[in-house]
Amino acid sequence: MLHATNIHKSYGALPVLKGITLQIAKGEIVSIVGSSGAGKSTLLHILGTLDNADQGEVFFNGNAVNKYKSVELARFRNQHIGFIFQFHNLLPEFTAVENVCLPGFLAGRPEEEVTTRAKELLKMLNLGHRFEHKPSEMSGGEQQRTAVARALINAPEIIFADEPSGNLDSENARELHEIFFRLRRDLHQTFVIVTHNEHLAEMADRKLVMKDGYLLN
Ligand SMILES: Nc1ncnc2c1ncn2[C@@H]1O[C@H](COP(=O)(O)OP(=O)(O)OP(=O)(O)O)[C@@H](O)[C@H]1O
Repeated sequence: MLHATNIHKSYGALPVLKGITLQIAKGEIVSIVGSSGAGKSTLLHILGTLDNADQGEVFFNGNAVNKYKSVELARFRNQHIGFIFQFHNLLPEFTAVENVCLPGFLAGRPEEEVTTRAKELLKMLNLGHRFEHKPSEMSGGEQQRTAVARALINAPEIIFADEPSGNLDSENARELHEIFFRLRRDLHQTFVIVTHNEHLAEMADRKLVMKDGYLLN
C-alpha cells in the first residue's frame, strides 16, 4: 500500500535521512525504533506527507504523492491518512464529539453521518460516557483515545503515530496499544508507529530500527 524509495532529507548541513526504502502492506502494524535524533519523526512526517523529502518518492497505492500540489495533497491527507501524536492536540474549546468530527467536516461529509460515526468510534474506544466532555475534563488516556477516534473518522488507509503512548502512564499505554491491535483485527487498520515503548515495538508485526539516518533491517 505504501512504498517509499531512497528517501533523503537534510536540515541545513545535517543529513538526517540518507536513503530509506521501505514498504508497508495493508493491515500491518510496523514499529520504528531508534535512539533520539535517529530521524524517526522526520521519516514519519515524510511518509505521512506532512513534510517533503529532498530526494526519493512516496507512493500510496502506486500514486507518487510527493508530486501532488498542495491543495490536492491536503485533500489526500485528510481523506486517506490519520495521525496520532504524543500530545493529543485536541482543540480545548470543543467537546470530544466535536473534536472527532472535525476532519470529517473538513472532508465535506454530511454532518449527521459524521456525528453518528464519531459517536460510534468514541463508544468503540470506551468513551461512550464522554461525548460532551472537553479535553480538560478528560484524563490523559481518555484524551489520547479521543485523538485515536479523530484519526479514524475518515476511515484512513493508514495511521501514523509518533510516540502515541509517550505521555501516558503504563496502564493507559497498555490500553492504547491493545486498541491499536483491536482496530487492526476488526477494521484491518494499518499503523506505522514511532515508539520508545519496547513492549509495543516488539508486539508489532515488524520492527524497523533506525540508526544514523539508515534503516538497519
Ligand atoms: N525542523 C528541523 N530543523 C532542523 N533540524 C531538525 C528539524 N527537525 C529535526 N531536526 C534534526 O533532525 C534530527 C532527527 O530528528 P528527529 O526528530 O527525526 O529524530 P527522532 O529519531 O524522532 O528523535 P526522538 O526520538 O528524540 O523524537 C535531529 O538531529 C534533529 O535535531
